[in-house]
Amino acid sequence: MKILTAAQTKQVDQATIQAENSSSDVLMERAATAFTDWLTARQSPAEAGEVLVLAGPGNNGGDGLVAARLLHQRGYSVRVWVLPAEKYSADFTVNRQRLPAVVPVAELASEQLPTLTTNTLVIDALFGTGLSRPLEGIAASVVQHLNAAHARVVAIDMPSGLLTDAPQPKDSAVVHARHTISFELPKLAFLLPQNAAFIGDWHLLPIGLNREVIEQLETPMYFVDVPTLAGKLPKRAKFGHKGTYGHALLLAGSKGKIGAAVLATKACLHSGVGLLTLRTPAVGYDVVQTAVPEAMALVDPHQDFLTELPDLKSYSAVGMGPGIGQQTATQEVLAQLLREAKMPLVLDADALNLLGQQRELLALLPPDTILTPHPKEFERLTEPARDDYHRLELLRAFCQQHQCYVVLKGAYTCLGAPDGRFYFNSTGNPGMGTGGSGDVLTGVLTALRGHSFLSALDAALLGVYAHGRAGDLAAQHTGEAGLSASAITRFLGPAFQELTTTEPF
Ligand SMILES: NC(=O)C1=CN([C@@H]2O[C@H](COP(=O)(O)OP(=O)(O)OC[C@H]3O[C@@H](n4cnc5c(N)ncnc54)[C@H](OP(=O)(O)O)[C@@H]3O)[C@@H](O)[C@H]2O)[C@H](O)CC1
Ligand SMILES: [K+]
Repeated sequence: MKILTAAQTKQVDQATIQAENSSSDVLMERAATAFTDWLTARQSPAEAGEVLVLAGPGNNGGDGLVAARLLHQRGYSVRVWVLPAEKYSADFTVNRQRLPAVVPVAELASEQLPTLTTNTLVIDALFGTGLSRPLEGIAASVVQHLNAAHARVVAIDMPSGLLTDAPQPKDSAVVHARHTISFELPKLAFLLPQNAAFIGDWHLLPIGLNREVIEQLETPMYFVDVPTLAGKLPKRAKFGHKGTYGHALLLAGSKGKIGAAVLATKACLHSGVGLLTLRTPAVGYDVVQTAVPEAMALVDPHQDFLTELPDLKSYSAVGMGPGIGQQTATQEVLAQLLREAKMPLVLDADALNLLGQQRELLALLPPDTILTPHPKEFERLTEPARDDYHRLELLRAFCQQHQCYVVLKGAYTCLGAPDGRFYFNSTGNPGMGTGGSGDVLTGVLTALRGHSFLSALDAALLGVYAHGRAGDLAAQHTGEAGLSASAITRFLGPAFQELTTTEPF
């Protein structure tokens, strides 16, 4: 699914209206109807109580006015508050006139703000994608009043005061919504941690925007859902054998962190790898042979950490990092791997920290290497980010400079590609923020990079999605608090099965 900017969204709106030979108020009616359907399906008139609609001067306010009319028609008690402005949009004005006279309308003023309790249901239709600067004056006062009351706010399209595609001053007034109801495609602002408190839970409602125009618009940002991945993971070949699916090598573990090696190994085995060898220090040998008998163990001469790179010639992909520690000898193994590897690489955890300590090694990264940092690890490779938008700029520059893929882990894990594109993942849950979850991802990605039939991009997209989906499936059994990395590995099989293409009849 594409992520469009506010300007592009406007373009799609206009093209949709043109293609249908209709008018903008028809599209507004559709958007507000979808919004009202969403709300009335969740709140009866009695549960909602008196609904306050705060309407701004543009088309976001217009959406709010249509919603007010529809709610009134459906038996809800509604009161409208309008933000004073020098000019109102045409569709605001039309829908202001269409509002039945029995619906009370008042103008917002500093000395006249609505009375709110924590139970008041407020529809925030002050500003949407047309916001061009931080709120001030009466608009800022209204938003502060709303936030102070902790009212139940449902925002239309955007929480008012939040910019769609860019950061804003830290102390600017932004509505704290419980739900943000937007249309058709996600917005970049929804996916960034710094906006979580403003957006609440977000939902997309279809309003019949023109598909062809969306197809044609160029964007560097995508939200990865099932249709994005359709057809990328072929069914296993009937006459395939373990060689068809690659021989992966994992370099993982050190004394006290053999568990990380076990988790990555299990995950790799549950992600369709043909053969798997684990290189681990001698201390891990008995553990690995017992915990994961399907994997071959190739022990390092050192008891506690990795000191030697094995011969690489048999392997189709190599993953390094989970639990390896940061010994100098291990750093030398990493450097040697970067110099010698002709096969795809996946680097995680301490392999990234070691790269951060000796940045000249970054110049050795083979093209299409996949790195899987969390934000702190990423900063060790680059520089501290001012905010989430700056972090994305750093991500783009890093991927372009080193011609690599970076899986920046988070609630919406963002895959940065060497061509400057971003792919935000849609699966996963807060329960996955637990020790070992990243080790599992390394195993998954190493397995997929060993498949000769997948590109680096498709391997990364599928792996990140399947890892999150496995976490979601596991959480259905364990709950989020009870989710462990081991449980994620158990659901990788079903997650991949869902993504596997079926043959047409
Ligand atoms: N996405 C869709 O498919 C549909 C979206 N719809 C809704 O339309 C809005 C976008 O409407 P638009 O009129 O473009 O923008 P807004 O309503 O957000 O606001 C524009 C007006 O607000 C003024 N403005 C901007 N920033 C401020 C500010 N900080 N303080 C005060 N006033 C501000 C702006 O004035 P300018 O001086 O900047 O020109 C405008 O007057 C979208 O979000 C959806 O809710 C449609 O319903 C159809 C489908
Ligand atoms: K809004």
